[in-house]
Amino acid sequence: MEILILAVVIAVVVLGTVSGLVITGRRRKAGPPDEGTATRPGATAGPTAGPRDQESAAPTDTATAPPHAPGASAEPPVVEPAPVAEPEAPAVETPAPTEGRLVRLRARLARSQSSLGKGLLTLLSRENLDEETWEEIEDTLLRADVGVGPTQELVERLRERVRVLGTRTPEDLRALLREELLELVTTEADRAVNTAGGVSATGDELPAIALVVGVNGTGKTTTTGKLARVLVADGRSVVLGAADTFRAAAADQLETWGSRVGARTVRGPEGGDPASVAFQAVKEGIQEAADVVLVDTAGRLHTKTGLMDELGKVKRVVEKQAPVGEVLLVLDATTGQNGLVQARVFAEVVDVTGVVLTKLDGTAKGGIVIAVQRELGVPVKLVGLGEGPDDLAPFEAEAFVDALIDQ
Ligand SMILES: Nc1nc2c(ncn2[C@@H]2O[C@H](COP(=O)(O)OP(=O)(O)OP(=O)(O)O)[C@@H](O)[C@H]2O)c(=O)[nH]1
Repeated sequence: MEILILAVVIAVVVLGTVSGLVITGRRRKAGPPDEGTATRPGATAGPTAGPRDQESAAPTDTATAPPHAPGASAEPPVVEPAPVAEPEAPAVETPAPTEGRLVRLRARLARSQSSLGKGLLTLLSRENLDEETWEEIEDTLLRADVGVGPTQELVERLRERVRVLGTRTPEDLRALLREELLELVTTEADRAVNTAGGVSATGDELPAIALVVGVNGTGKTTTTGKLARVLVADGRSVVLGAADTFRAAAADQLETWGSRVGARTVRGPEGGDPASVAFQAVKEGIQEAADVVLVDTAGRLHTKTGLMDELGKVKRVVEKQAPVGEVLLVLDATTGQNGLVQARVFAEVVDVTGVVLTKLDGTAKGGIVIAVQRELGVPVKLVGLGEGPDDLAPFEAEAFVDALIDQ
């Protein structure tokens, strides 16, 4: 009996052990809960299988998918990259080269000068060059803003040369007029914007400093911005000083121009002291070893004394740190003789070293170039030929005269 009880106990123990093994084995086969997800064929198979949502949405993939080979789950999933927002294109632009801009814009310039070159050639081609015709030639020059003095000189020289010339072919006349206009515009002047920096008392290199002056509305801020582009295109680093604190938008306008070519703008509080902005701009230009600091100034012609005080102070303050190598006077070419009056006032206030004639693309007469140079005794260095960013051209006497007479 005892043996029977012992046998039953052993049998129960053996049965219990065996069933425990079976249950454990079953559990093992079920595996970790996430294993199935990791090896789900649809997750990695199709080339278009996308992120999670496509895993369950493509049961047929399972059928077409390659068998799930050992280690396959280690391969990187072939999925289309999710569309990523394009990084913003850099705002910095590459300005067009400055060489030959005047030639490129010749057609535009020629359109605006329709009365001068063509008119003169027509008159000079007349069979009989009588007194009346010479008067008409004189009037044509005066109407084109050449100014009284230069007009008389030109007429005198033309009369003399035509007399000596004898017969006049259109080619002769054209060549003669070209030579005489060139003489008036002058090919001798140094028209390069001075970008030679100075040297400090301690022997450190200093940036070139250029002040841009002129009456508001002539295109001063625009010109400062365009000039920054020209300088950057020529490989120079530029810091801009928004010292026109009078018009709130002027600093924003300048900053926009500068940011397009990677030139930083130093600005002050609206209505603040222009001289302190100019000072700060030059200081920062020196600190960051910029090649050029361009300072846009306010040009309120409220009173001459006010203007003199303000511009004089800007210049003095700047010169405590670095010499001002260039004072560019911006004149609106369409204002003709009024432009000359402004030019006179500014020339009394600061030593103007170069003139920028803007809006030559408009109704301006080309003669203003001659008149203003004669009036101030300083060369036209740049001309504005439109509102586009690269519509500021280094002035070239020959290209300009050709544009006047090649129509
Ligand atoms: N057609 C033409 N327009 C120009 C030229 N240069 C400037 N302008 C335009 O003239 C207007 C006045 O230019 P601004 O640069 O704001 O004039 P500003 O003298 O600086 O005036 P403030 O900023 O008030 O000092 C703008 O609409 C310019 O786009 C040019 O060469 N041709």
